[in-house]
Amino acid sequence: MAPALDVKKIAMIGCGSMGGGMAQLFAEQGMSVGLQDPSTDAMDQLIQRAQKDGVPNELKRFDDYKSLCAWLDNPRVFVWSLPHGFVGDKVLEGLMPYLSKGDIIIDAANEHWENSERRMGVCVTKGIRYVGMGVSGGYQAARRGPSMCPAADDETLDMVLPLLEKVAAKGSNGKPCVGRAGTGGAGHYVKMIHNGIEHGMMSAISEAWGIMIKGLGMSNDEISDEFQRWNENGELRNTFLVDISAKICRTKDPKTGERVLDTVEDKVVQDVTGEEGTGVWSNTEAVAEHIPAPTMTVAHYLRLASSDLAQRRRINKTFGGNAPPQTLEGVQKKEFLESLRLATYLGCLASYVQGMIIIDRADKEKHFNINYNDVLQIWSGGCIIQADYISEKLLHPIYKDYKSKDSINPLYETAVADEFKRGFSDLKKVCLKAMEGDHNIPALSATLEWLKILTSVDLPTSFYEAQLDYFGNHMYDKKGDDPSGAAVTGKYSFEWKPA
Ligand SMILES: NC(=O)C1=CN([C@@H]2O[C@H](COP(=O)(O)OP(=O)(O)OC[C@H]3O[C@@H](n4cnc5c(N)ncnc54)[C@H](OP(=O)(O)O)[C@@H]3O)[C@@H](O)[C@H]2O)C=CC1
Ligand SMILES: O=C(CO)[C@H](O)[C@H](O)COP(=O)(O)O
Repeated sequence: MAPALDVKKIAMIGCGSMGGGMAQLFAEQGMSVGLQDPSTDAMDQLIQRAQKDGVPNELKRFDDYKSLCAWLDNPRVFVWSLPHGFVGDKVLEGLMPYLSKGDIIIDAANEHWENSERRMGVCVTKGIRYVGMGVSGGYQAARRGPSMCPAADDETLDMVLPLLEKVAAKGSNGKPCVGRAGTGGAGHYVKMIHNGIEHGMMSAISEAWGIMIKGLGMSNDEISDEFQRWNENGELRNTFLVDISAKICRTKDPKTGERVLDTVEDKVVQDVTGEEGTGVWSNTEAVAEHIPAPTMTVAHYLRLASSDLAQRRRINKTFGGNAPPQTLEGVQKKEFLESLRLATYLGCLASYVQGMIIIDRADKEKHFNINYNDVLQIWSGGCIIQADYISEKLLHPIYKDYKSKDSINPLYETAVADEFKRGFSDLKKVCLKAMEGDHNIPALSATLEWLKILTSVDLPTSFYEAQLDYFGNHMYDKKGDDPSGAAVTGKYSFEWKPA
């Protein structure tokens, strides 16, 4: 094992919400932190904030790479917290003339995994170690302990992990939420899928909120209590997004006394502004890897459709209005809320399972050497998709004895199948009632369809396949003639109509 890094100085490049918090964390762990950001104000404010917080070590502003690199000891360690894409490339280009063999870059952006592999390639030729590392937990966690998902060669990880462990969140087992995600672009890949899962979970929970507020006529205080109950016990216990949902429902602006949620417009825009890429990328990856991941995909479509309020207004007008969500008729509230809790849980579980299947396929194709135990440990605290029951009770036992050549599909596991079987009728009941009342349930209904499709051995796609053969001579398999069931082109064609 390569010796752990023992550095007294570290550089933070990009001092926004995330970088600012992490810079203070490193400074609390005995390091002086050199700051670099285009905004001198951002750096000065960060230095003042650290002084106010009593951060014991120095945060020092640098206005150019040359002086920053001269100040750092060897090997130099840089943590990047930058917007994805072009910015990282420019920073690497700017730093390169001042770097030496053995220097380390930890790219903590939500970067595309291919960019991270490309930069790794550039760095390796100069003997520079590049770690592609997804970070999760938002700005609060960046300040108090994020969940971090680094990938690199073993030697580089041996060196950086002890440093990262010092600042990482702790899971409920007390261990740091950081580990060896894999090699190459695995760190950013896994973080990208983390965000895809996050989208599915957020949509399922938001849909449940919509049903409670408009379908059951509950107040936000009541909904807050309900989310809190979900977060305390059962399958959604200690689920970060459920926990913050309880808080969001209740929070009032101390200045105006207004409930903040009441003032929030129904537009999710960051996927269309390009501010974040992970939502688009994770869905693109799902399709490219031929993995049906409809819970996360429709969650993304809901975001996209929501983002353009001007378009929705215009279409609404063209259509002469729409049927707004109505009160759910004939439901027994307590019993229905229990079904809603289970339906939401299945939406979250489906998001996880779909994400794990994509990672598994990518791992085999892109040779990421994913370490699933470490990935689940990374997700066990400090991150947005933290969900104790799903990760600890269901997934950890499945991946515990994982060997690198194994391919694991959680849907082949009885423990996971039992969960979906147990909640299926509740999910169906919620979807039926919500549909009847014109509620928006993309992630919940997509989860239901996904389950129905993947558990079926008699789909209407025999008709679909016949259509394809009719017009395109695309071939089909005959019933009972394909014992393997593998996804390969069929052996038969029929001349449905001569040309
Ligand atoms: N916010 C969150 O909840 C999370 C964000 N992330 C990821 O972390 C990264 C940072 O996010 P976040 O902190 O929210 O974003 P911010 O926009 O708050 O921070 C990014 C910082 O990088 C600075 N920057 C831009 N160009 C350069 C450059 N050439 N050199 C140095 N600094 C530069 C920006 O300066 P300026 O504003 O002046 O352009 C800004 O201060 C992103 O990749 C994001 O996707 C990951 C997990 C959670
Ligand atoms: O990476 C994150 C959390 O994990 C960031 O909070 C990110 O900004 C969330 O954006 P999106 O919901 O579009 O992925």
